[in-house]
Amino acid sequence: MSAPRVLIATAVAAERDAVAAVLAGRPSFEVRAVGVGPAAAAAGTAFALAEAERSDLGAYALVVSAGIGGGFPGLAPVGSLVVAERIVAADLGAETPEGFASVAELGFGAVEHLPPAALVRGLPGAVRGAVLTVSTVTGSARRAAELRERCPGAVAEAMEGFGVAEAAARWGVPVLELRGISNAVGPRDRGAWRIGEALAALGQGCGALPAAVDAWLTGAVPGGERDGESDGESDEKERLR
Ligand SMILES: O=C(O)c1cccc(C(=O)CC[C@H]2O[C@@H](n3cnc4c(=O)[nH]cnc43)[C@H](O)[C@@H]2O)c1
Repeated sequence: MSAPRVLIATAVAAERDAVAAVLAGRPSFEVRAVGVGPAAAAAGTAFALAEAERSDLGAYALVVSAGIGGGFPGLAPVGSLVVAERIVAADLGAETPEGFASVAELGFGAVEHLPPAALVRGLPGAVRGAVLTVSTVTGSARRAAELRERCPGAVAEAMEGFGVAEAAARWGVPVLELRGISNAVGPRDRGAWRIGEALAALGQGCGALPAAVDAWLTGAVPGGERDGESDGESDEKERLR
């Protein structure tokens, strides 16, 4: 039986190349640069999923949003790897006299996707928490504090995760988000971004993916537990085996 296919969606070519380098020789892990921001990420991921549907190679078992990101100070330092327990659209909503209201609160859909808990736990050494998807890179302490308050549990922000997750959800494919941290979320200081360190952390995380995915699909998570896995997750894995 062929290995389960995994689609890894990065924003830009530098991220794609860093990920592809550590997955060389693993043809079932396919890395594509789909563009910066949630809309490009959703469109590019949907295109790849539609192509897979028409091909003889079979459906993807997992879609991964992978790239660099900003870490909230004290939670995800520069050079660390973050894995999303929740993928949250942090600025999708409306300003109201009472403050920000998400589209979920307004009754227009969901603002969060949940990666499989067992797979998240299978990447030891990564910081775990909510990863926010924003359309504008945070550039002030005020905005960083606002996001922290709006999204409890947030450890990092980036611009693509929710777009990738929306596309994956339409195809019923589980999603994961991995971020190598290049900068602190807060006052804009472009000179302080450490993209090389972030790409190295991202590469390390993606290098651990084949074993983690295998353990997740076979139920052999660290400690041998299967707790925290919803019935929906088990059904989804069964379908993909
Ligand atoms: O501000 C600039 O001068 C600048 C120059 C080159 C690239 C950028 C980006 O904003 C890249 C966005 C790209 O990287 C991810 N990313 C990295 N850090 C963050 C962050 O703190 N907040 C949001 N996104 C971040 C993001 O996913 C994009 O793919 C800026």
